[in-house]
Amino acid sequence: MHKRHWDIFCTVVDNYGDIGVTWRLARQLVAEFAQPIRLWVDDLASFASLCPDLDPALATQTRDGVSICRWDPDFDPTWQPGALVIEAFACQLPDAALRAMAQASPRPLWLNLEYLSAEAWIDDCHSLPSLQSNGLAKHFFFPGFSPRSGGLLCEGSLSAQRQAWQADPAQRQALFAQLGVPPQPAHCRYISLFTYETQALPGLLQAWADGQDPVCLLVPEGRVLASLQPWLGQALPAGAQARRGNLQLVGLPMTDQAGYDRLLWSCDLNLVRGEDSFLRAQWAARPFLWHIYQQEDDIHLEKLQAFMARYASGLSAEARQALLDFHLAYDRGEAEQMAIQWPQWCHHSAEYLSWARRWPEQVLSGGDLASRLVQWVENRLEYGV
Ligand SMILES: Cc1cn([C@H]2C[C@H](O)[C@@H](COP(=O)(O)OP(=O)(O)O[C@H]3O[C@@H](C)[C@H](O)[C@@H](O)[C@H]3O)O2)c(=O)[nH]c1=O
Repeated sequence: MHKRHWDIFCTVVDNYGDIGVTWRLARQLVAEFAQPIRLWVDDLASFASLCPDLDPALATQTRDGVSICRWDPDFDPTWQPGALVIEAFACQLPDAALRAMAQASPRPLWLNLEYLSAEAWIDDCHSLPSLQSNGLAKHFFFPGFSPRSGGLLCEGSLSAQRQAWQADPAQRQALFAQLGVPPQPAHCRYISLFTYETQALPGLLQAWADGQDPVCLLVPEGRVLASLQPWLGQALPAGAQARRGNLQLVGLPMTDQAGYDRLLWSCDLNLVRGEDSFLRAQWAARPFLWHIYQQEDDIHLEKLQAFMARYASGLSAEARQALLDFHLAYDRGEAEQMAIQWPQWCHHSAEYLSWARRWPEQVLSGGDLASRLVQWVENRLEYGV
């Protein structure tokens, strides 16, 4: 049967998370559910950072089976909705779209895709409808870690791809060679760094430089360089290298999302941020540190603690406390704490790795986000529930 298309609307706010999540979701819906998708994006230039073969000058183009449409201020007045309209992260739909949705027959389902949170309250809000001024109900879809939430974005074949990569050390060696990483001692710890600016970073860099064991830090282009450069005393653009004590630093270009996954799979520790890199670090089955997106009144620290309460539940009490302290120090920007927290992290690193390998299977057992979303839509279209 011919499927009616879905529209996903995304405005790029100030980072890559909004487009990163919607682009990933769109591709998965096409690849695994044969769902025709139109992805509307207001900033194709930012999108091109994650999708290098995108042409920002084109009003419409198809990539990986997704129909990508430039969302211009004068939105297409002839647009007609399909079965579902997704507004990502509370972006404001064009008035013309709101009118067309109200006049369409049958009317489309409409949902707002919320930001990911590990907090318990989202379970009671997930999927709730709210009547809007155009007469349609908008539902709120909450991604999350619990069985009652909207689940977590993860492609069906990802775990097998990641396992095959990690089972073959030659893949990692080839990647590092391709990235221009100079040869390191066998016991070197490889760490990727893709966080926001933070005053904690110089303390951590110093701990790595002064540490007994070698560290190789791989830094994709991004905001964190503003915190790294003053300590380093030089810029670290893509392709550049520097050495301080036992710390080797390498600047990397941004790649597409698959390339970033391969970097995460290849490192012993990944420092990540936001929403999407945070999840990809979990699917890498390697230890990670989450630099959460900062919010007013330290709300982000509550969200961090809610996640840590879930994630660290499989760790010993000592390792759990050390991991929480490491996160809180980094997320609060406490540079002097890093000299204390880093040796603690190293002390528990084997336990962190062992738990990181078990976590994805456990947290995905109730189905991933795209599967839950498709089921949610089918239930409403078939039974109206
Ligand atoms: C380093 C790198 C990242 N990426 C991708 C991975 C992710 O999809 C994307 C980064 O997104 P995030 O990790 O979510 O971090 P972010 O900081 O870019 O996005 C954030 O934006 C804020 C506005 C939101 O409120 C946050 O919740 C969050 O989504 O960049 C690549 O594709 N290639 C790369 O080389």
